[in-house]
Amino acid sequence: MAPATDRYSHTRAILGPQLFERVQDARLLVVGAGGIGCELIKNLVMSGFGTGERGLIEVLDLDTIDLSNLNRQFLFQKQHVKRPKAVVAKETALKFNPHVHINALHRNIKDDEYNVDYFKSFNFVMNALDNLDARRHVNKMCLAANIPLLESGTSGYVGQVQPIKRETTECFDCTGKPVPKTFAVCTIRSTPSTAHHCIAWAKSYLFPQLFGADDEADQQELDDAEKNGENVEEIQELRKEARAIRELRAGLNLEGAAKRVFEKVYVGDIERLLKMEDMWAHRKAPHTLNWDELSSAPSTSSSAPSTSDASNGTTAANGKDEARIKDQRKLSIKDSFDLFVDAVTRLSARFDPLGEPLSFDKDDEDTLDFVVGAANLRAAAFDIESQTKFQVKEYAGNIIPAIATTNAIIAAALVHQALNVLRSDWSAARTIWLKRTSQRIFDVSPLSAPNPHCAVCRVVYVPVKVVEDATLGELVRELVGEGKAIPFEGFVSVQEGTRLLWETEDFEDNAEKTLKELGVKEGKFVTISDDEDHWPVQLCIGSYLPASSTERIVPDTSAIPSPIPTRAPPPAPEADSDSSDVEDLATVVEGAAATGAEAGAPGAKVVGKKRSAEEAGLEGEGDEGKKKKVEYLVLDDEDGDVVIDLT
Ligand SMILES: Nc1ncnc2c1ncn2[C@@H]1O[C@H](COP(=O)(O)OP(=O)(O)OP(=O)(O)O)[C@@H](O)[C@H]1O
Ligand SMILES: [Zn+2]
Repeated sequence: MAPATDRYSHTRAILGPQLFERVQDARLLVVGAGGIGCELIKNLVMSGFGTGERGLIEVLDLDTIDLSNLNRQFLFQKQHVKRPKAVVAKETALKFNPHVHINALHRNIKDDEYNVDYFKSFNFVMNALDNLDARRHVNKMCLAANIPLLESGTSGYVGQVQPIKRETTECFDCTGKPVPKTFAVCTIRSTPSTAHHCIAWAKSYLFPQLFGADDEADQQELDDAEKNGENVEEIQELRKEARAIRELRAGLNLEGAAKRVFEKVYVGDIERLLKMEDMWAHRKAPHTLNWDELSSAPSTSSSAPSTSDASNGTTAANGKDEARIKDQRKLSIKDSFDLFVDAVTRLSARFDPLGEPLSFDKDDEDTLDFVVGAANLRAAAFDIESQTKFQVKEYAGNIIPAIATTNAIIAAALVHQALNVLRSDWSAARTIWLKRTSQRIFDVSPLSAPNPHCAVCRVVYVPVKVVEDATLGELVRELVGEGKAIPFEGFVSVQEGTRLLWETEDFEDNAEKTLKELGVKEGKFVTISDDEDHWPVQLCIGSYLPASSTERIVPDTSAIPSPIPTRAPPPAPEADSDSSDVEDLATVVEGAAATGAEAGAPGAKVVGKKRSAEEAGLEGEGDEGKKKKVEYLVLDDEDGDVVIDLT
């Protein structure tokens, strides 16, 4: 019998010494230390992962601990509130097993420094995330670095684990993700008829316009809306409205900002809407609100802004309870007005037009109060019933109750699949489903092959190291052309995201500019396409070569297949009729996305960005070849927020 001091004797006996050695020496990255992440980290350290000489568990999370996390994120306790999740997860994990090599990063996985070389330094990655955007990013990085990913998600009682490996299995984006909610642009911005429309407007339109990323894509959104047949006259008006909002935004830090915002959105914009008589022929017209009347009306007790709780001398616990009860009180228009004015003042003080934009977070009182106040005032202008703060929080935060047991089961399944990954046994690896509806609660299915039309995993990813002053011209000359690493002949275009950087003969102006000057820094992807049928090549810029390097551009040529594959013919229409499993995956992923990491974290959100439906995960096939026209606008791409259907 193994000595009592050997805490791993059982695990070693079950796994066998060889596999257990791999467990101990595994270098793995856990992204997210929330509900699933905490369970997962506990399982990993208790099973001996990262305890070998070469082993490492790196835990990365952008958030700090919130009181509301404590009911299910058992690595955290009350005294940890406000501390970084990753750091506390590490501290607690070390108490469970002091022999584990564990590193904590309080960072966003989307930061550029987590480039392809960073990902390559791990044997595999485990996702314990709660939003589509970050999941997609990690999926792409793992494909680029060619390392396995274990993807997971839970939503209420359902959950799933999906092992992903480039060329071997479906990737996260091989199947479509469902449309969470769709509203037409005009419904949100001109003709709301429900409280949800008003909340969507306050959260996904007014808030980002005033305090979020200053989004130049707004113009484009409206162009697209016009092209898609929405009311032309109204779109013109919305353009003017957006311009005026930009002016307001510039003066947010000046005296009287709340009044100016109020006068614009609840007086000027409503008056403008009223002039469009056709619009109100068959619907109830809105009415303007009056600043003087509302500001001079006597305040009611429940209207006191939430910040006053902190200073009124109650204990923290009592304050919280009171706040919770208060959150469920019906708000009068005066209450909403006071909340709005106070929230604009608080947010304006935090807002720096040149600094980091603010983003909505249901747990950030200032942003929540703004949405509650602004949405209810809009509701009042359109004679729609107001909502309590609790209701707004639930809707705007897309809250689906998170269940600790579901997280625990999924975290266990993740570790189980990690063993298959360590064995490199992809035939044994399985997608695991925790369901409520099927006959079996636990469903297990073999992994599917990659979708031949998936624009995310079918493109060719090539890690490249460059010196810091490499130019775009050098990159193209060095890598592209007959007999070169990327043997595209004739016409070639080079893009970074949607930005065109180069086109053979037509646009070579950037040739002498350094990649750095062009914003193509480490962590970025450069897409090289030709005018034939080849899948594009995505160059993944890794860590810079040292200045002393004799080589200036070093591609990982082993990542380039020869010949470069061409796109498969478009799928037959009936190929879309999918299996129920695909539907379930999508549902779980969406639900999981909806549980909302809407953390006010830097860079966590892309607010007001126009994205293709495909990018937003709204369609079944990631078929780049089809280049479909944009039919949806995502006003807030995280957590299944508001997607505006332009069709
Ligand atoms: N881009 C990202 N980089 C790093 N961590 C991320 C990123 N996006 C989300 N996360 C983290 O993923 C974790 C997901 O955990 P979970 O689903 O339990 O969410 P939560 O924010 O803890 O809970 P809730 O949203 O219910 O309050 C969160 O801790 C969140 O901070
Ligand atoms: Zn794919």
